[in-house]
Amino acid sequence: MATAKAEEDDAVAGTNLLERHKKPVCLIVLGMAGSGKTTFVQQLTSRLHARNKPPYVINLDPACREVPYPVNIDIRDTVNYKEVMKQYSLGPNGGIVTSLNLFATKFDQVIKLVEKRSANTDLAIFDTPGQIEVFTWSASGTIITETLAALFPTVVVYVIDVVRSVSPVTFMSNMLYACSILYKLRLPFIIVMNKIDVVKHDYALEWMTDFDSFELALSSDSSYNANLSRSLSLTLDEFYKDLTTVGFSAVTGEGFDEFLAAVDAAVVEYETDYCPEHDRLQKLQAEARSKDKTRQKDKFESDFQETSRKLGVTTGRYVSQSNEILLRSHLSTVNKMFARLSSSLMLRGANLTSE
Ligand SMILES: Nc1nc2c(ncn2[C@@H]2O[C@H](COP(=O)(O)OP(=O)(O)OP(=O)(O)O)[C@@H](O)[C@H]2O)c(=O)[nH]1
Repeated sequence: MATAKAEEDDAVAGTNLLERHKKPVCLIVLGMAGSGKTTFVQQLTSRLHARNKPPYVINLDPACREVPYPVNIDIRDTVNYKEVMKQYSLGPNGGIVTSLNLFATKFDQVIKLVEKRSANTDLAIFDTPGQIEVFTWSASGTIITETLAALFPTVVVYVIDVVRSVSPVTFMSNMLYACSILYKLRLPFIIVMNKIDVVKHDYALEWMTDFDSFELALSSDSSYNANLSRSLSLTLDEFYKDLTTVGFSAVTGEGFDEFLAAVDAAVVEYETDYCPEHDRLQKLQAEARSKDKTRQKDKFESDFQETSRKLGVTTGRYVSQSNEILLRSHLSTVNKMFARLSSSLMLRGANLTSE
């Protein structure tokens, strides 16, 4: 497990990346309901304002009653969640998903606004709905995340409530969820262990590095969940190694500097790990698209030749001459003949295009 301290040392070695990066770093704040996402964003925002580095803040939760921080873009200004529920006869979760889907169709405008702020904003913070799966497993959540990650250095911030996670089974289900998001998004990932003003997060760090201590915490529990958590903790060992964890209190602000250092390190990870992988996948996709085009073109040519042969038209001459005008005129002839043939055979939709 990479601790924020070790990464902090790496980050301070050079120029502060948040300072020198041309584009704002996008932080997507995720976490279970009540983990403290909104309070975390509020704390972050007020501290950054105090340092004269106001972030650009976007609220993506259409169902929240109030936003307790200065917000630049609020999904509620674009979509009325209650109206969406009424119009589409949806329940609360369906209403949130549909509102997010509607908002995602306008996301290019959000991108433009964030880009406009590139010169004077280091961080763009996205607060997400408490129903975490609504964002992480929805099409709109994926579109928003992938669009941001393609254009800006993007970091996922996963907020965990350390008070609730003192139960090893709750801790494990939280970590399992974090793991699924990490492997789905493959973006730099920071786990914010929130509410350390109430309970210190040392126990969680110990569980992540020492299987025996986690085993000990589970020893009094012989339920199915406990056995499952035990097995999972062995499996998640690899996942823990890829994680950066920061203890934080969204109420007192403790851990703020450590968090910023972790973001700096995550930006380096974005540039060195995510970007090359993203470019590689883009290249593969472009190659696949180009192969598909060639395959369709070949199929068209072979279908065309086959049809022409059947209709008694010699196509080879035109193809070898590459005479487009001649080819088009004969295509039109073939089309007409084919249409006549189709109608005489009472066939529908047998249309040959010239593309
Ligand atoms: N003591 C303490 N309480 C916190 C901290 N962070 C959040 N809380 C409290 O936890 C509760 C939930 O916080 P929110 O910020 O609303 O949590 P959320 O994740 O945004 O909740 P949803 O919007 O439902 O997803 C509130 O009562 C906060 O005051 C913290 O660091 N310490």
